[in-house]
Amino acid sequence: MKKVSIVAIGGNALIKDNDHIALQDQRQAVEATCKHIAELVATGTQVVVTHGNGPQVGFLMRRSEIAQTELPLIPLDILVADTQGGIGYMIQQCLVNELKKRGLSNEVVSVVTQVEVDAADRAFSHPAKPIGGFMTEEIAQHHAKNEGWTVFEDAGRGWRRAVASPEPINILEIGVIRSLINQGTVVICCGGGGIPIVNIEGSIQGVAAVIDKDKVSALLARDLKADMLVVTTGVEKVAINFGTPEQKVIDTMTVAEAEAYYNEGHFPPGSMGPKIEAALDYLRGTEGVAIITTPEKMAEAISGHTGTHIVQSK
Ligand SMILES: Nc1ncnc2c1ncn2[C@@H]1O[C@H](COP(=O)(O)OP(=O)(O)O)[C@@H](O)[C@H]1O
Ligand SMILES: NC(=O)OP(=O)(O)O
Repeated sequence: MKKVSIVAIGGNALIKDNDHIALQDQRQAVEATCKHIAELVATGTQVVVTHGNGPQVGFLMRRSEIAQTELPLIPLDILVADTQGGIGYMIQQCLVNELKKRGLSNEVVSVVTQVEVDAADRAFSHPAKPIGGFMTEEIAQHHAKNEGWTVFEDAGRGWRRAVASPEPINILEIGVIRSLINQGTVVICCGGGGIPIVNIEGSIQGVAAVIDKDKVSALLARDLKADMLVVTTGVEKVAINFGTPEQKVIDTMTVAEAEAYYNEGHFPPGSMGPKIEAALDYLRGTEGVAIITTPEKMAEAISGHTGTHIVQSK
């Protein structure tokens, strides 16, 4: 039986900074990431790819707002679906090219994925998911005052807009994702955290939110009983006292150690916090290993040479 690995690609790993937001920059980042994913597929691992959309969905939302004197605003659930299509397409194409270079002919497909959330989730009244690019405090406060944006300082990296990010409860397309995996297809799913939907008396409908892709990746990893959850992001290793002179990177930590660091506040909400929560959530439900590293270091990390490994016990 093949090992199943969920590989989560961070939205910020696809757009490195405010100076690299052009689509050709994203394409280059996706091409680079797909080389590493293809290497993993070449080892015989059954890979399932999830991806973020924080920067991209924010940019789409802004485009829609800027164009609203001419065209109707696009609801946020549709914008998330748009990012699933756009980013999924790009990953799908680059991955097929990289697999071909390695003599592999696996089919690759992006699944438009809906994820159920609770309409009463308190996240709807406490927007906390950063989207779009980074701004100065002055610009952020200007948008907050004039357009009612919720803005906040994101892990010392600048100011960002925030939207609601409810907890993922149920992946609607899990059955078809499982079937595709069983036939050897490389599946890209749960993009941008999945399209948030609520179930109102048996009828499903989209809601305005962006689900955290790390949280949904953990749910997916549990549902699929995956052997490994690899969360790729902008740092090779997780650190305690991040961004301070006392910063210390972590090679391996147990679930108990990660919980203790989390409770001490080492992993901020909206950045490293959700990744640690996702790793813990996955490891509480399954025997496996969660790895956090950059896309470039993925193979090295999986072979145990770098990255931060979160395990049940050492
Ligand atoms: N304790 C920490 N250890 C390492 N990185 C941290 C830590 N706290 C915050 N970060 C920052 O969080 C970033 C990951 O969050 P983010 O960029 O929002 O994720 P994503 O790659 O999914 O878009 C890292 O690149 C790093 O800059
Ligand atoms: N939806 C989501 O979690 O996106 P990022 O990974 O880009 O924040």
